[in-house]
Amino acid sequence: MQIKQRRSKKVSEILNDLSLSSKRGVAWLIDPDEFDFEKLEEEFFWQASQAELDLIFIGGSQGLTTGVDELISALQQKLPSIPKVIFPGSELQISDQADALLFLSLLSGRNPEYLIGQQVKAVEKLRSSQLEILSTAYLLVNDGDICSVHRKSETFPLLNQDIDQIVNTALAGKYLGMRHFYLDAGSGSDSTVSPEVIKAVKSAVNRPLIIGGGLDSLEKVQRCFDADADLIVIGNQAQKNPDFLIEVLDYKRFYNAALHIDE
Ligand SMILES: CC(C)=CCC/C(C)=C/CC/C(C)=C/CC/C(C)=C/COP(=O)(O)OP(=O)(O)O
Ligand SMILES: O=P(O)(O)OC[C@@H](O)CO
Ligand SMILES: [Mg+2]
Repeated sequence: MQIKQRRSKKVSEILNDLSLSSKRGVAWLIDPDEFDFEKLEEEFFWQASQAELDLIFIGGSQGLTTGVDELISALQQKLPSIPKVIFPGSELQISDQADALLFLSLLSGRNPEYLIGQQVKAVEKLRSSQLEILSTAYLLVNDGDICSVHRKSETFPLLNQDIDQIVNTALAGKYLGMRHFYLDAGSGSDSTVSPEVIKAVKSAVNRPLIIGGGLDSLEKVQRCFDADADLIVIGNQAQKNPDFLIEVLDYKRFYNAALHIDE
C-alpha cells in the first residue's frame, strides 16, 4: 500500500503513455532464482535511477516462490521510485509487495495450464490484493530456438516467418479483451523477435507492446526501438553484465531525445 501511494502513475498509464507516444521504455527483468543482490554496487543503483529505468519486472521461468517478497523489499530500498511488476512463471510468484502483475495467458501455445489453469489458481490470492492487474497476451516468438520457458510450458514458439499467424494470435487476444501484448523470444534466446513481426503486431493491435528475449546488444535494442516496440526487456545480459543495462538506458535517453528534436 505504502509503495502504491507514493506513485503518481499506474503501470498501465506508463505503458499507455509509451504506446501513444513515440518514446521507448526499458524494463529490467530480475529472476529471483538467480539474483545476487550483494554483487551489485551502490553506484549501479544510483545510475539506474538517474538513467530513468521505466519498470522492474520480477519473475523466473521456473515459477519458484522463494525470495520474491525479499527481492521486492530489497529493490524498494534501493530503487523506491521505479514500479515493480510481477512477470510470473507461475501463480506462486504473485507478491503483494509489487505494484502490478502481468496477468499472462500464453496464447502462442496450446497448453491449457498456461492458457487458463494458472490464471484460475491465482484468483484466490488476487481477490484480496491491491495489485494492479494487467491483462496480457503473451506470445513466444523466435526462429525456432527452445529456451527454458518453452520447456517449462511444454509449448513451441511461433516462428518469426509466420507473421500472419502471429498477428492473428495477437488480434485474437485483443478481441478477447487483452490490453497489453508481450512478444518474447525466451530468456537467453539466440534469435530475437524480428523487426517485421514487431511492426506488424504493433500496427494490428495498436496497444502497448513489450518485446524481450535475447536482447544482448545495442544493435538488437535499436532494431526493436525502430520497429515500434514500446518497452523492451533486458534480463540475462544485465545479470551477466550490469553495465549493459546502464548502456541501454543511456541509449534509450539518447533515442528519445533525438525523436523529440525531430518533432
Ligand atoms: C497469470 C499467472 C498468475 C500466471 C501466468 C503463468 C503463465 C501463463 C506463464 C507463461 C509461461 C511461463 C513459464 C513464463 C515464464 C516467464 C518468465 C518469468 C521468464 C523469465 O525467464 P528466466 O527465468 O529469466 O529465464 P531462465 O530460466 O533462462 O533463467
Ligand atoms: O533474459 P533475456 O534474454 O533478456 O529475456 C528477457 C525476457 O523477455 C525473457 O522472458
Ligand atoms: Mg531463470
